[in-house]
Amino acid sequence: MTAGVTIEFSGLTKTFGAVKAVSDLSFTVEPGRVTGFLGPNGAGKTTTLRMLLGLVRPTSGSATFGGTAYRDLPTPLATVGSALEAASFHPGRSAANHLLTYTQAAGLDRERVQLVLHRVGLGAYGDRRVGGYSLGMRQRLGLAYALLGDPRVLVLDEPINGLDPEGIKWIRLLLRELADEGRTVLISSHLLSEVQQSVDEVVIVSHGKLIHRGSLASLDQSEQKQVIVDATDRAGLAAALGAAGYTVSPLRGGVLVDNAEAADVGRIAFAAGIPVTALSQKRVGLEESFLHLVGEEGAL
Ligand SMILES: Nc1ncnc2c1ncn2[C@@H]1O[C@H](COP(=O)(O)OP(=O)(O)OP(=O)(O)O)[C@@H](O)[C@H]1O
Repeated sequence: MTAGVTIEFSGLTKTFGAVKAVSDLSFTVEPGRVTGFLGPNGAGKTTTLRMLLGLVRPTSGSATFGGTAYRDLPTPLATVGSALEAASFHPGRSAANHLLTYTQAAGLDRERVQLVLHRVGLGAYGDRRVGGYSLGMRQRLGLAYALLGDPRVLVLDEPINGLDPEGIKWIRLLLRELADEGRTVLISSHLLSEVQQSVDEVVIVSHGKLIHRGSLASLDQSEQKQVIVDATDRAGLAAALGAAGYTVSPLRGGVLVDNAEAADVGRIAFAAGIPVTALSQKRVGLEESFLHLVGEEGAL
């Protein structure tokens, strides 16, 4: 087992001129779990991760590994492995050669190179020039670099981006293994659907602010039922449902009724003498809950 470290964000804020990229973020990321750091493009995820890794100075607040800022870590590579945007590797050099350079610079055992190449599935490709690598292979190499120091914490920015379905399955298993080994795993994504099967916990940000923090299950509002119903007399139908105490909103092809059962909606329409032309039960899925939270319902 590898003892993970809790990542602690406290009042973290960053302004660029008039833009408040990150606004008073406070939350913790626990060891032994895969945590998804989610939000639409421009929500402030990359800026937050860059502050955590000491690449951007916060305007106020702090981001630490168990209370220690990145720049104060005695052995940074052994504590935190990170892969921010698709890392730039020299196209003419081999993957093994790149990793060896970092290994030597950090005073790590050179055997780590082959070990991490195997762990990310590049064991047979280590001697090839990185210039010939696909985007997915470059993502794997970024991950190999992150794993070099056998770190207790992994911070990965959009690690699933660019992977094919087989690669997605592979990284899902790897992230799970890393968390099961006791490590703290934080991955960012702008799509819940992309990481939904990989994460245990979610932290959702929008416009730099914390919107939701909890287990993946906490996003599940499937117990919240909606009904889609339609009638030739749509206005009359909406009025009858409103009078019965339901919240209704217009859709392009009918009326959406919140917290309702199809049978009850049908009964109300019948009692009002309005024949329905469509009636279906709808459950609010994870992705819809996510888009609702970040205010992007229009994106559906
Ligand atoms: N160096 C900078 N100078 C000025 N504004 C910046 C800078 N870096 C980020 N921003 C702004 O801060 C906000 C948050 O950007 P950030 O890249 O952190 O978001 P993000 O959630 O990571 O989005 P993406 O997934 O698109 O990278 C955006 O409005 C962005 O334009």
